[in-house]
Amino acid sequence: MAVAFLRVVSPPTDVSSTLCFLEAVREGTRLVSARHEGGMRRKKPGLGFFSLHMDFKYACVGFEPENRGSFPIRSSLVANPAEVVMSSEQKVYDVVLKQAALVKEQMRANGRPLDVRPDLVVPGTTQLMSEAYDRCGEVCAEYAKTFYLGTLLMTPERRKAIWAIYVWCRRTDELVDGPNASHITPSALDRWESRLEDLFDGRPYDMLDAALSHTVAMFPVDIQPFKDMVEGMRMDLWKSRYKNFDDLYLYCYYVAGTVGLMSVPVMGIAPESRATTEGVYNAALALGIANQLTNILRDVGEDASRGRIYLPQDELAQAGLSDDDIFAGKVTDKWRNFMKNQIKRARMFFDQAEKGVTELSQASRWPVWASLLLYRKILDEIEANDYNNFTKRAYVSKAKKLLTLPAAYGRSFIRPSRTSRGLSKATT
Ligand SMILES: CC(C)=CCC/C(C)=C/CC/C(C)=C/CC/C(C)=C/COP(=O)(O)OP(=O)(O)O
Repeated sequence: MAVAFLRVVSPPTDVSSTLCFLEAVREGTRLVSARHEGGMRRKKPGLGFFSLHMDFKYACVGFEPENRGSFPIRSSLVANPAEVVMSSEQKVYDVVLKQAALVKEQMRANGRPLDVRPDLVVPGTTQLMSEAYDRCGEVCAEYAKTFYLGTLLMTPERRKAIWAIYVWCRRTDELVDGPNASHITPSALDRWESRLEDLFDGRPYDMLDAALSHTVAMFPVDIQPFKDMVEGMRMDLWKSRYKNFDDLYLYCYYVAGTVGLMSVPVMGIAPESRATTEGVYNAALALGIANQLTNILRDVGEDASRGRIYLPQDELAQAGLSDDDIFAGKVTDKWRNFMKNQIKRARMFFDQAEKGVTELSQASRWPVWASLLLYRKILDEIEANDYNNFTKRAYVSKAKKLLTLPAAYGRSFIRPSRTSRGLSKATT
């Protein structure tokens, strides 16, 4: 069951004490349960927080004053939707639903399963485009060798499109992580975003943008995850602490979950799959989150040396750890226990992702299995290093990588399940 936090703005000053009430609706169902998170009986107007254990999406918030004479019961303040603060998971799930709906719409419009639109190759541009894609392939081969090898099994159109997406993500990441990162300002990111809008409108700025511009015209790829990735880079410019997992989850969605959402429309869902489109998108999102959490756990020491701690502050405190412990970089039992829980959570996201890989079109499964298995192994290596991720970088040896490839290849033949293990198509 999801937990949502609602921000509630209390009513005008003439009410001395206010009792908040909640009514939550999901397709006609009323609130399941609501719990006060503190501060809800307020003497002064201001903010309060409700924590809701819910299986519904929207909630109305209102106030019931103790002083009934001066404030009409349950009528005066129904929260403006803008006042309702959803959990990151819910916000991101809304994006997933939107992406899935877009793909379904395209499939209906095309009258065929999700696939390429070869009709969109503009005459006379074939040679230039082919050079642009080749360049994207070279970049992908240089920076993500294993993944690149996997993409070679895909159909040529899909492979090239994945390279173009990869290159755009890499360039975006380099803005804040690359050699010129110290000069990057929010307005530079704004310019990068308007360039993105231009390429989605068919006006690419350079050769590599041209490849992505072509890709987004060929496949039902939406701009939202791309914009969200730029948002993640903006966040990285000012934020170096994450108060809880919800906060960190949003960051992981921005910088990595988005990649999953960008990739599915290109990779394609197997025609025989019984999974819902949103189920597959959700699994793709989970893979991005799992990868990013793994990346964070591997790089704790490196990030700390840049003054950054991508770990939930509340969980650190619960484990009896502070920022200073991270900067000191000592592996203690407290740290080991904390890490065990973080690793467990990352593995849960990998497990969720696994359910979706099988639903992808057959040729797309191998590279995804390979990257999933390899990235998950980094968690094993952190354990093997006795949780010393301060001074030791966990990495998967060449030999282990080589052993993983045939295993991934073998898994790519697992057919979409008839019941789809939690990802099944709605029967309506
Ligand atoms: C599971 C389903 C249904 C589909 C797959 C959808 C995909 C392709 C998801 C992958 C998402 C992904 C690759 C996210 C990027 C995550 C990440 C942390 C990348 C790290 O990149 P680098 O910083 O280059 O990594 P290294 O530091 O390890 O080199």
